[in-house]
Amino acid sequence: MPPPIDMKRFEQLKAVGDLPSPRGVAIAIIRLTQTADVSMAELARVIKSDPAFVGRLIKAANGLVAENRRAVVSVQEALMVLGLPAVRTMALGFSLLSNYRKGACEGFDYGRFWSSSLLMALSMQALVQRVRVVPADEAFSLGLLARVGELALATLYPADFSRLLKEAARSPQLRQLDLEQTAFAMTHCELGAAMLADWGVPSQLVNPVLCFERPEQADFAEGSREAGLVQCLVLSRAIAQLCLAPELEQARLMPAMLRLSGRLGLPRGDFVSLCERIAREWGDWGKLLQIGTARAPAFGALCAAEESESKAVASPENGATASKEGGATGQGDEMPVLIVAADASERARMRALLEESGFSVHEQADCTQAIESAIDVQPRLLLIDWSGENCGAPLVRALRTTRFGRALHILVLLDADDDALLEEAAAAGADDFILRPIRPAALAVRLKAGRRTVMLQRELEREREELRHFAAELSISNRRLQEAAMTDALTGIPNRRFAIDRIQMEWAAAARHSRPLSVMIVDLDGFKEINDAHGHDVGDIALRQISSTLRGALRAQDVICRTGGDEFLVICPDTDLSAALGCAERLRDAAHGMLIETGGPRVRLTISVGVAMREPSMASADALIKLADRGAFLAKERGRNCVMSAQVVQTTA
Ligand SMILES: Nc1nc2c(ncn2[C@@H]2O[C@H](COP(=O)(O)OP(=O)(O)OP(=O)(O)O)[C@@H](O)[C@H]2O)c(=O)[nH]1
Repeated sequence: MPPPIDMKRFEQLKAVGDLPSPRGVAIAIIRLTQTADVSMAELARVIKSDPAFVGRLIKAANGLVAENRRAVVSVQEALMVLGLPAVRTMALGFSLLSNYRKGACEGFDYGRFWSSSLLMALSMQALVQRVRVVPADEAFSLGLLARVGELALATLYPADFSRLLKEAARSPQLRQLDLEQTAFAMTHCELGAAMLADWGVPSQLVNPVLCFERPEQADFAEGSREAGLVQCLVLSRAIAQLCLAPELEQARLMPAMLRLSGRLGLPRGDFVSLCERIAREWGDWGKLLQIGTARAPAFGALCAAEESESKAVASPENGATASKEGGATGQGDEMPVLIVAADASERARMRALLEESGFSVHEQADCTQAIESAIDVQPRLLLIDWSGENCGAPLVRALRTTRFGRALHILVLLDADDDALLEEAAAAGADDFILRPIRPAALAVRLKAGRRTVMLQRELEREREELRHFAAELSISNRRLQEAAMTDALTGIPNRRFAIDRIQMEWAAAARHSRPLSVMIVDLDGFKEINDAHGHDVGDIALRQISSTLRGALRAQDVICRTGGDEFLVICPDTDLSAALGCAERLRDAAHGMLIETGGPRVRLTISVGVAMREPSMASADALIKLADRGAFLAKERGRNCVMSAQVVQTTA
């Protein structure tokens, strides 16, 4: 993992007061959400003093509520759906957005930055709903702030950062992060991560932000939450880049984006609809936040074009070309080679020798221009004169930082056996050398060795690609298996296993934040009679329909699981006993009023519900469930079709 920023330096930057920071109401919201005993009413009162934030918060909450549910319309409801950590980072993100729409850094496109950050926020929210590495609400804010370090560099060093961005745009082979390291002795990733940590964002979220723009340096354990977050951030960035790219450029970006989504185990069709939804929401949010957006890319068409392209590459008609290029040493192999030498007659001699060996030859006299030719040609072999004035070391070093340059076989041409020059070439990244005057036989041997290395490397690449593909497929089937293991096959709602995991999670969160937690046991009344009277199949249909009715009658944050034959557990986070009793009554009413269509007889069902709320004295989640069970027993005893609790509702005077 890249090292974090030097904290002494960060404190100095903070002390100067130029780092982007939240203002106004956002500060009050952030402070309040950090207080352990903040009441929702107090927080809602502060939030309401900023109408713009109210709108954004409600919109964010509705993004998390399933489409078939009632929309969130009040601040209180939004707070319940989002939870305090998400509200805090959202206040932060939106406050920065309002106050840093413009700035002094001329080369930094503030509008594009926020548009891209918004895309990352929406992509992160959508992706984690599939991959479930963190709650979707936290992911939104993380996406919004993932590149805040760039805004900070633009604010701290407007002139220098502007120059740096221009240089990076002129020479794409020079990575912006390297330029930042040279110019400021830190990168925007390091600075952004330090800012997030300073704002109280937990390290499990900050560390992925530190790494995602150099994912190859991330060393999180395979399958860990951080590793998953890095992948989601990388893909979100790719989605943002594609949405903001000119139309002609989009097709070029599509294959890489599809590969990334494959690695996350997202089937192509799903991923395309996910991107379409993100682009739609981007437009809506753009209007709300007054951020410029572009026309949504035609994701479906881009994906189809990519598919037909990859089929064409793999088709047998093209196999001949592929195997020709893939042949070990055969004459006529069109492997591209780039010659870089100042002397025209020498270049011509080398060209003749190389063409004789069947290479496709490109040449360049000047080292500084050779980098552009190399990017165009993407040679497999480079033959470079190491003796002229314009030494090859910077070129070779720059090439080695690129993906294709790392696989390049580099052969240097020297005047004489000069150890110092040889060492310099090797240190820069050369693979082999040949002395002047060039002897055709010696060059042929060198080329043969070079070609062999290139071929082996290609085979390795192919194998690696196959492995990656295999790993992606495996992760898809693992995810499906995992989902299947947690889902009740008859009703499609979460099963007992899921319920056990989830209640433990909610129990821990409620204990940590001293927040209320209630559960309900829902038991169907006289279900055996339905089975006995109409048969098991009718019983199954009734079970499916009642599950769906109960699920539809719950709030977005409540979870219903089938824990037994005709028994369900409902988990209600952030809910006290009196609210849970109200909720249970709503369920009872929904079941009672329902006429179940079975294709044969119409059936009516009622439910008995037991409700319990967590108390600090309870030892574990089991005790809570037992108490709800006791309530269900009391409801049955009382004659069924009613709601009971073994606890007493505390009323405040
Ligand atoms: N059709 C169907 N029936 C099931 C399934 N799982 C359990 N059952 C039946 O559900 C019934 C539950 O019966 P009981 O526990 O006596 O409950 P009840 O008839 O609802 O009676 P009370 O709870 O006392 O009101 C049994 O007949 C089970 O065979 C299932 O997946 N499908």
